[in-house]
Amino acid sequence: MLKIIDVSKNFKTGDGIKNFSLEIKPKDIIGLVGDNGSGKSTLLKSVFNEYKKDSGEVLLNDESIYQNQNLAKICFFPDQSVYPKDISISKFAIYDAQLCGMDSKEAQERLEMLLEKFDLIEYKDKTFFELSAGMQKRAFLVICLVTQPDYIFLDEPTANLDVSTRIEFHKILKLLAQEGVGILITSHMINELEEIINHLVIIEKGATRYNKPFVSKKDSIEAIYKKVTNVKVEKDYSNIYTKNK
Ligand SMILES: Nc1ncnc2c1ncn2[C@@H]1O[C@H](COP(=O)(O)OP(=O)(O)OP(=O)(O)O)[C@@H](O)[C@H]1O
Repeated sequence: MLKIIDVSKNFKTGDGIKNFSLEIKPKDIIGLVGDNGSGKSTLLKSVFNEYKKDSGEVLLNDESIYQNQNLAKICFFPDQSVYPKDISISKFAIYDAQLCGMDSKEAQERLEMLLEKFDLIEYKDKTFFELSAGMQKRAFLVICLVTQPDYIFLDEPTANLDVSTRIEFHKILKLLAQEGVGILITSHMINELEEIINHLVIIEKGATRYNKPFVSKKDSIEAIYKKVTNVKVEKDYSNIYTKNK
């Protein structure tokens, strides 16, 4: 099990994430929902030590994730803006696999298999820069899967994707969860999240407002969201285009 315990990150502005705790088990698909600026990316970056935490710890099977190559068992699928620009997707995948301590031959074999499956074999020597947004996301998923991680954290993986690629992506996440992978996903696509998650976390201004199991086809993210946050979902836009007569 992966445990995020009491993680806080405070920026000088007062923004950040406050005392965040969450347990992720194998086969979980946890949806992390919050408005723009609520702290979703800050949380993920704090977990992966991109941001220095002010407090808290992250444990994998009761051991710090920063010890004993534990981080190799967790894949961070970041926001597109930080994808590497100057290296081919294949080289990056092998480099990542080596950092995770994987045997090069095995990594190469898994990479070839995954590139075939994800229709990317002819793009294997291209950089992320040369791929479309959808291909970039698929390529990052390939890179993640080469090392067969136990947990995957995805920051808005389906943003900018067309409908069919989004459906495909969710199908893959479900399949990975069935295989035992624990998944945490941030997304603004609440209708799509509802189809795949078994647990919902809602944050607002860095504070956790909701952290409970979620039952697809029964619970509604929108209804829960309106109930637990102070966000005014129904604003009055009635006068935004009234011409003077
Ligand atoms: N490096 C930073 N320095 C200072 N403030 C930051 C930094 N990174 C994020 N913030 C602030 O922390 C808050 C949370 O930002 P964050 O990017 O985590 O939000 P988010 O929930 O991921 O938003 P979005 O849905 O728009 O991606 C925001 O107010 C943001 O301005």
